[in-house]
Amino acid sequence: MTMTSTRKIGDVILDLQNISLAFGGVKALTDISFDVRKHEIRAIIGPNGAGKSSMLNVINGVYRPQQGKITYRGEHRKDMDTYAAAKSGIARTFQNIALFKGMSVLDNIMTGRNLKMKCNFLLQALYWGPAQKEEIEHRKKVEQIIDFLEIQHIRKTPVSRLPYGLQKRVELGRALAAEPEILLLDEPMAGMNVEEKQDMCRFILDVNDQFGTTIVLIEHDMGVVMDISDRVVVLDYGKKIGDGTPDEVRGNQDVINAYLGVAH
Ligand SMILES: Nc1ncnc2c1ncn2[C@@H]1O[C@H](COP(=O)(O)OP(=O)(O)OP(=O)(O)O)[C@@H](O)[C@H]1O
Repeated sequence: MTMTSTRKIGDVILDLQNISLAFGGVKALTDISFDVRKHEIRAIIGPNGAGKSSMLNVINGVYRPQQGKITYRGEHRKDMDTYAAAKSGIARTFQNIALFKGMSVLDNIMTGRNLKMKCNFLLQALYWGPAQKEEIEHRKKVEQIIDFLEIQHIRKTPVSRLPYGLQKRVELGRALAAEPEILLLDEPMAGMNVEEKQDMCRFILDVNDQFGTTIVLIEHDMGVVMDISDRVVVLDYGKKIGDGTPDEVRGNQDVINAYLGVAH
């Protein structure tokens, strides 16, 4: 797999400084700092319980760190809140698929447009015309995403009837419907077979390349991570033990030890 040559990594868009997060006595994250550059694919890796999901949850405001500073698009904040994060262009997918199982693919992806909708129900009742025009615009955008993800043939199918790999693709579609600046992917390949993984890799690279979306992903499949990421941050027991290009991280002795389970 090769990266598209036209890609250009920009300035830092998200900067995390000295983030610490504890749940009671459990230190999930200890003094973690790293940044994400515009347009890059940034991976967070580490053994089980290393703090990867906690880190994503800090980025989109689910968890509030006790210490640290987040700078997003030049704006400093102590922490994020989920609504503000979503509104300011941070979308995510989850480790366990979080879709409306009884609803069609189309309707599920449409829910991703919610934050973009200006007309609420009352306005829709009062101003039928503008609301209808807006709805058409949203449908158009959703249809573009459906085309892009090559899921036209299942657009009316309830999500519960789809194989796992396609459900993951629909979840990606819903996140894309928000037209995010940063897309957080929590184990996008988990539970997939080889072919499904290849498809997902291709879509992630295409989203990054064609939409210019910055991507932060957690992934256990090292082959995938090393193949598609520009830079990788490595966590172990809530601490950062490595940060750099895939080659740099591969050669880092602390990282090798963590993965081989060498005692601290
Ligand atoms: N809501 C919570 N309450 C209490 N402890 C938590 C909570 N969320 C995470 N932890 C703890 O924080 C630590 C980091 O967990 P986290 O889920 O972030 O790791 P991870 O690297 O994503 O793990 P995995 O690869 O297994 O998903 C673990 O010790 C975990 O038990």
